[in-house]
Amino acid sequence: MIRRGGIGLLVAFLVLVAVGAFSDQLGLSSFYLILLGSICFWIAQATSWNILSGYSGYFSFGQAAYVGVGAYTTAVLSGRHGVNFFLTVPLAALLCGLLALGVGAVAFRLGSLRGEIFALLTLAVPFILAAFARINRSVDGGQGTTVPIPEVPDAFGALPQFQYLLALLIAAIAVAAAYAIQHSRTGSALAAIRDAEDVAEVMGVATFRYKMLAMLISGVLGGAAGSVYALQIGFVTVESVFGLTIPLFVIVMGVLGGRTHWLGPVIGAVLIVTLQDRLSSYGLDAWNSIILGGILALLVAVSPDGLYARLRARPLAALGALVVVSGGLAVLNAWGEVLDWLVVGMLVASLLAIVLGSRWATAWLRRGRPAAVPDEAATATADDVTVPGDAAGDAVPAGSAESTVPAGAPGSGAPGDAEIEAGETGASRGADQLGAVLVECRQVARYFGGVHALEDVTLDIRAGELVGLVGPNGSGKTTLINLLSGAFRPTRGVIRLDGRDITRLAPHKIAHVGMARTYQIPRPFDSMTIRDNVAMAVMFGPESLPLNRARPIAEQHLATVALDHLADAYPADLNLHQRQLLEMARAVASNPKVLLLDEALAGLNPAEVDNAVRVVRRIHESGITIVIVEHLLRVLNQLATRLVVLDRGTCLADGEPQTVLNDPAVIRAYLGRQAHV
Ligand SMILES: Nc1ncnc2c1ncn2[C@@H]1O[C@H](COP(=O)(O)OP(=O)(O)OP(=O)(O)O)[C@@H](O)[C@H]1O
Repeated sequence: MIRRGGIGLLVAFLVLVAVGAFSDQLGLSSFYLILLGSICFWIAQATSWNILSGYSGYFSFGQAAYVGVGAYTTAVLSGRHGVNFFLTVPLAALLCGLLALGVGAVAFRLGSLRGEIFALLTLAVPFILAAFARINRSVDGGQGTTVPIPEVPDAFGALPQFQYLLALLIAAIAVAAAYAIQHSRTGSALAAIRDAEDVAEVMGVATFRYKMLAMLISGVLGGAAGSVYALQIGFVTVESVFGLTIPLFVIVMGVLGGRTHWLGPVIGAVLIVTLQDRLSSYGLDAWNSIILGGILALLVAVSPDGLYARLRARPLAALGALVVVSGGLAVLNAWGEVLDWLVVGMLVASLLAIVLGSRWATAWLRRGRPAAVPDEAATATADDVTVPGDAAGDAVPAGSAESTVPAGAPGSGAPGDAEIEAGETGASRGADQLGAVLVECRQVARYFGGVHALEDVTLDIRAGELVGLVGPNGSGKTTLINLLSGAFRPTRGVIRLDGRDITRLAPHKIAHVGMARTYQIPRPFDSMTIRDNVAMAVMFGPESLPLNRARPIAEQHLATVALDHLADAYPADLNLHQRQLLEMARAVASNPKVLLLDEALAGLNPAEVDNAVRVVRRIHESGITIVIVEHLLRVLNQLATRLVVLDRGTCLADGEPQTVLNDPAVIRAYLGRQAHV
């Protein structure tokens, strides 16, 4: 199904082709064609940059490498070796694609580089290539290379028309690629990588593959546009194609327009190139950098999400401002020309959209209206939904005597405390339902330098168990969860899941074998709705479904944790308890055999703990084996079919909860010691 944006893109492309084809009839001088060609070049470059840096969050300063290699491939091959220009364009794209893959392999495979280290690596690449071009006479030895004018097919008219149409074609391919990626599985994967890469990987997203794909597409598009740029400028020099202004321009365009949407760089490129042209026409070139730098600084401060989001929120106001201001200036005709009026109109429209979208303006416009998320949303509990098979009678009474023991001070939950309630316990419910061994840890050790976080842990977890993992702070619980989910690799030992050795498997492959986890501090994908957070797990789980099929399934999972009424909200709208429930829904949505819950109840109030306990029990009853790290012993006594106690990285006790909690060694090492802190 082609969406509205795709149709708009196609129509815009056809209109712009017609503008080029009938430029004589429209009375467009070659000045306008060159300006449009320049806008197309920057649209292609900014879009190429955005596919990597905007979509995946890997900020690159190396765009000039693609422009330079692309331009020099065409200049050297066609200018010095007489190769047909049309052949040099795909060759330039291929070379830049290979360059991108090389940089990606170094950054993502060898170094796992992120943030400023990745940016520095990408900054180094054009420097090296520029120096190479300068000293290597077979490139141009720093002299510059003339690009011969190819034979222009008759259908394209004169050279300016041909250059413009070629640049338009490359820009259209780039924007269409960005559009297709954003609406595809790859777009969802890249957004997840941008929001929380390790969470995405553990959920089943093959992050390395998607990052390499983004690098490759970015390189190919940047190289093709660089090649056409060589023809546009006619004479290629190191300074013109490897300069620092290229990454600065694409960054400003991406940030100005918005990095998470395919239209963002288009908006940014149109605004910046036309503004720059107007400044030049008034002899204000020297102000270029000051104005660009000022725009970047202002945007980072007031509208880091970019213009697209602001314009989309207030399209009529922005369009109205553009028409009134540009039209007004045209009618008055007291100053400037068409382009001046258009640029002023666009600037006023952008400013208005930014101001109207600001926090102050939003608060002022909403004054007197009720809050967006109704209050009852925050108080919905798992009791509000009916799930087939839900054991209605086993709920922990809300507000019951609660162990308010914070992490690391579980002493008041020692055996015999009032908090350990009588009645059905996890052990009594689960003992007769155990299946085959699902998780096997054999002499697993993990060292961090001199710290022996885990030492020779041997552990079996059977299907149907709900294992409570306890131990003092620093005893190695989270490290064990990290090893089981693949976030870390053991220093020694073997881990098997469902009979398969997962010791050295990538986390996303472990997820596909059947392991899911939550995080002590919830880590949702902030740019996605609650529904899409869960849908991601369905999409990239073992079944690998498209987004439109994953969404209804995600809603079912949200219903089981009573968050379905918040499906359209964003993680920032949720309180801690709801975020924890979202973590659980997301983990369950990946259809795991084993679910690892890392302190999923930490920081909750008593009523929330009770609600979370019901959800965990329900998940367990649905047939998922659970390992839960928890400090609240009352909760573990109710939930767990078995307790494993870690102490200083080794397994101190393992067995039925009551027995373990009454074990003198456990009381001495864990409960007793901490009870007297
Ligand atoms: N990435 C790391 N780098 C260095 N040391 C680490 C790392 N992760 C854990 N450790 C160390 O390993 C030991 C075990 O830590 P771990 O977080 O697994 O304990 P824990 O039982 O989960 O503690 P808590 O209850 O406080 O969460 C600690 O000494 C910790 O400092």
